[in-house]
Amino acid sequence: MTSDDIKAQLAQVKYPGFSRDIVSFGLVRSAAFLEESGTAKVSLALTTSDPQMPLQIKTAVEAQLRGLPGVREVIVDLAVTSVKPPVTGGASGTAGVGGNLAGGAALPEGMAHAVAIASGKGGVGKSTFAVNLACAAAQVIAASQGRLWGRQRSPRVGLMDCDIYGPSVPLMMGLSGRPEIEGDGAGAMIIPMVHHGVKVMSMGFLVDDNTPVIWRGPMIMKTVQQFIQNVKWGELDLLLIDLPPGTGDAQLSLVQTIPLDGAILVTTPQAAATQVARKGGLMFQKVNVPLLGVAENMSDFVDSSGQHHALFGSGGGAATAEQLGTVLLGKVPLLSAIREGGDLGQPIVVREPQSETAQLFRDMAEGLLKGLKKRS
Ligand SMILES: Nc1ncnc2c1ncn2[C@@H]1O[C@H](COP(=O)(O)OP(=O)(O)OP(=O)(O)O)[C@@H](O)[C@H]1O
Repeated sequence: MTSDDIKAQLAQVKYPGFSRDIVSFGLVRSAAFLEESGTAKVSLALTTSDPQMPLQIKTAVEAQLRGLPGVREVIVDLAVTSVKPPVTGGASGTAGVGGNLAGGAALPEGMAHAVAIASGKGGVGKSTFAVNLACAAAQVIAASQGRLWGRQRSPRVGLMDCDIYGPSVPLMMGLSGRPEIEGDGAGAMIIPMVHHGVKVMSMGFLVDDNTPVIWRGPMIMKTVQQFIQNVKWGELDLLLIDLPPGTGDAQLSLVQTIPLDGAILVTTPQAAATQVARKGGLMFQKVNVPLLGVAENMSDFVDSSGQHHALFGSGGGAATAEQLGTVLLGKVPLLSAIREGGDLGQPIVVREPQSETAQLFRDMAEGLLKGLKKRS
């Protein structure tokens, strides 16, 4: 029996209510086997709102390790951070199973709501969607204040790009360079960059393309915590968070770190994307983050004569929403103007504010802002 054997055994212990184990959930801080005394020593850290959860996990760990050859004693040290359950409700505020992992800390003062933009598959246009929704929300808020679109004195919408592997938000928002830092030492705050009426923070401002990907993985939790706590967001009506694509550990960890009001899933209509999107939806439901809706991207290709072509099939977004018990927020067409806008740092919502697509994004943003306000 070795410390590695103990760790391998812990990987057999499922998080209650989940098919995933406590090691891949990131609960295990250390695991050791002291040969002389036959002691298996395990240190766990857990964030939960369910008072039953710590005991359930401790019991499961003890049961797994006790009786193993050479193990005479099992010591489980469990650090528990209790959190209040998030406000559920919305389109599909399911109760979830196995206790709430979401919401490791409160939102910073002045930040009203945080919503994640997620996708199961990569390349479905999640960042494009997040960027346009953020700009649209800024326009809606500016209009409600009687100002011209994007001409807010102080932006009330933030966009946080957590896609550490391929941060594309800076390019799409027309931003480059490094953000300024205010203060120094532990109290130093990063000043988000501002463009198109949106405050933006991205890993892309901090790492260059040469940073090895292997270094980025472990940075993700820490970075995200810092992006919430050490960035001077100021007063915000809405922070949109562009998650990395997928439904793996990184996404799950992020979802636990941020007290989200909800999540929006972006998918293309084809089956390959919707199947993975559904997995993502279930992940959010399991950790009690309400799904606020599904957005279908690249729905129809509209040719120069105005004809619609369903290049990626049709109906996938609506079917995904129905299966997850949530709503279809909208169908964004496949348009070269959307891609061009992204490449030029001028999202279509900003570049062609009178277009149907810009209006669609404003409608979605308005619905989101109203829905969040109602629930708070
Ligand atoms: N509706 C659309 N019409 C035309 N092009 C689009 C549309 N949506 C996204 N694109 C283009 O598709 C490409 C991928 O989009 P994007 O980077 O937003 O995807 P993503 O899901 O965020 O990808 P990642 O896997 O990096 O997270 C980009 O070149 C973008 O400009």
